[in-house]
Amino acid sequence: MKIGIGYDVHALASNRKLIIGGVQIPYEMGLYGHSDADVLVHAVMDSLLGAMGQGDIGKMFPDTDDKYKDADSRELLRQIVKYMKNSGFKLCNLDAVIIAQKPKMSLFIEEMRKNLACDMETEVSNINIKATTTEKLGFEGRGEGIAAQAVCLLENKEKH
Ligand SMILES: Nc1ccn([C@@H]2O[C@H](COP(=O)(O)O)[C@@H](O)[C@H]2O)c(=O)n1
Ligand SMILES: C[C@@]1(CO)OP(=O)(O)OP(=O)(O)OC[C@H]1O
Repeated sequence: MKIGIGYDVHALASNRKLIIGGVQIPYEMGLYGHSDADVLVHAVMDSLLGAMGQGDIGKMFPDTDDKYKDADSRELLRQIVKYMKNSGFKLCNLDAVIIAQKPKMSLFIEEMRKNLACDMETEVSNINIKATTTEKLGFEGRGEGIAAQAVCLLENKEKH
């Protein structure tokens, strides 16, 4: 078994879409980044790479590469899942938290779980996603950005 942790932050900006867990959330601002800035999917990818001892997404998908400009983060996740399967790893479960003062995430959590389960080729019951405010404290609380954390457990199919 291998455990991995992922953490990511993106700034909120005008004239950007707010895409979290592959869901486009109606809001007056969106997340700024080189890709679609899907902070949750980025944290999930980093947790998978961490569990496999493969560094992080910046190493695998550099933000200096035009290939990833406005990239769909779910497509990047599917590439990591393909690598994971080819390396003999299978996801046991994933737990994640979105840290955002606004907007309310609860209406969109089930769709996010389905998106991640589909991309990670696992059951929805293996994916848990939570959301919390920071009670108006810090950069998330001031509405300057949104953060996400993820922890995953991988099973190595060859070694039990
Ligand atoms: N952006 C958010 C933040 C929180 N929630 C939900 O509200 C609950 C209470 O949040 P607290 O920060 O006050 O603990 C939380 O458990 C989430 O269910 C949300 O949907 N979107
Ligand atoms: C995903 C990548 C690549 O487009 O760009 P960003 O959207 O800026 O995201 P970040 O979380 O900074 O991480 C890695 C990047 O290489």
